[in-house]
Amino acid sequence: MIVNITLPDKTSYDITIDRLNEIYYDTKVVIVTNPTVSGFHLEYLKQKITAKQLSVVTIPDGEEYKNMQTIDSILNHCFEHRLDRKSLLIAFGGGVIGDMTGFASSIYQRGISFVQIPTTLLSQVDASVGGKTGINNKYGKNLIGAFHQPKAVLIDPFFLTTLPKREFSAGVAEIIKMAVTFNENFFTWLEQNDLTQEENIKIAIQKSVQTKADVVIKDEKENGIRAALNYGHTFAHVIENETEYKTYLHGEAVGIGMIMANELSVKLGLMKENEALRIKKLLQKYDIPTSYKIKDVENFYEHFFLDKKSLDNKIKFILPNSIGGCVITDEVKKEDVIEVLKVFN
Ligand SMILES: NC(=O)c1ccc[n+]([C@@H]2O[C@H](COP(=O)([O-])OP(=O)(O)OC[C@H]3O[C@@H](n4cnc5c(N)ncnc54)[C@H](O)[C@@H]3O)[C@@H](O)[C@H]2O)c1
Ligand SMILES: O=C(O)C(=O)C[C@@H](O)[C@H](O)[C@H](O)COP(=O)(O)O
Ligand SMILES: [Zn+2]
Repeated sequence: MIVNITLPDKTSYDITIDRLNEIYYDTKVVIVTNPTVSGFHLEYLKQKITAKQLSVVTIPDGEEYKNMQTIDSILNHCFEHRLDRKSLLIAFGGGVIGDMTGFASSIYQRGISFVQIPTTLLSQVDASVGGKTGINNKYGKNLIGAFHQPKAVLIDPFFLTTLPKREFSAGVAEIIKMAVTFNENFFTWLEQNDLTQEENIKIAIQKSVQTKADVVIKDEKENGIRAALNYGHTFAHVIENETEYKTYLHGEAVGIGMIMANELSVKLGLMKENEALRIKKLLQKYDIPTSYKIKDVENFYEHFFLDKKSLDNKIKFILPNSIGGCVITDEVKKEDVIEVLKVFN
């Protein structure tokens, strides 16, 4: 299956969901990966690629390395291998590798191309699509970055065969996010099917990629509808930052964040309680965490203001108003948010 993204500025690329084919590049190419992914799959990838010059830069594995220092090491590798403006980076790994490779390629010599070859479920269904790239710093998650679209996205579900169960579930959280915000039929299908079955996960990848692509085409830079892809993330990013990226995987934090957003939505009368319960049940089916203990409610609330969706000192929340729809609002009163945060206290 091929999904195409063409943007108003004519930027266009295909997302191919299939076994990897032979690829020929008439340029210098650097594969960016980490020891885990390279241990499992690098030889396989190298056999598929022919390039003018092929080298590999291996960066440490983990969200805690998604920072400027690692970007610097990727850029240094590019300079040492004399990459020019026609050269290409390949992101070979999960969302962390994808976000960092994309960001490095957006600033190397003011911007070169990159290709996404995502190897986690989360990066196949979400992170590799849409051109959000970036890194974390002490103030929070993804606060430094650029919109930089890949030249191509090659999704080969075969890579998932080595993925640990916990990482698989983290990817399922983003699939559920996509269904809750945009597609009720997809949500019902998720309730009725088991994603650990090979055929089903392929369908879920296709549906998620198509859903995300449709949104990115309409609103690449998140001026409107794209913010809905951030459902659960306003809370998740605070959780990830406050636990120093060590306790929860991104998808797990998103799972908890969705529960928090739902609680707020139900409190404001936007969503029915039984719909919130259906979402919780689906998350729990894949052992995605749904609870969290907030130590300091005021501090948690203050952290929202660093969110990139926050404009003019107003926090923006993505609140489902049904399964398959949501509202994007910056008009929620502080006391309502605090009351909801206290439920998790
Ligand atoms: N740009 C976006 O639109 C977007 C969307 C969603 C998430 N993200 C970002 O993506 C990151 C999370 O991505 P992730 O969940 O893929 O985490 P990750 O990149 O940390 O990968 C998870 C773990 O799986 C390992 N791994 C990767 N592929 C494997 C394979 N095939 N077999 C075995 N192990 C494998 C990795 O080495 C890592 O240890 C976060 O930083 C998040 O902010 C970005
Ligand atoms: O692509 C998007 O848009 C998303 O919001 C996808 C999210 O799953 C992803 O985690 C994204 O990186 C969060 O975006 P951010 O702008 O809040 O950093
Ligand atoms: Zn996410």
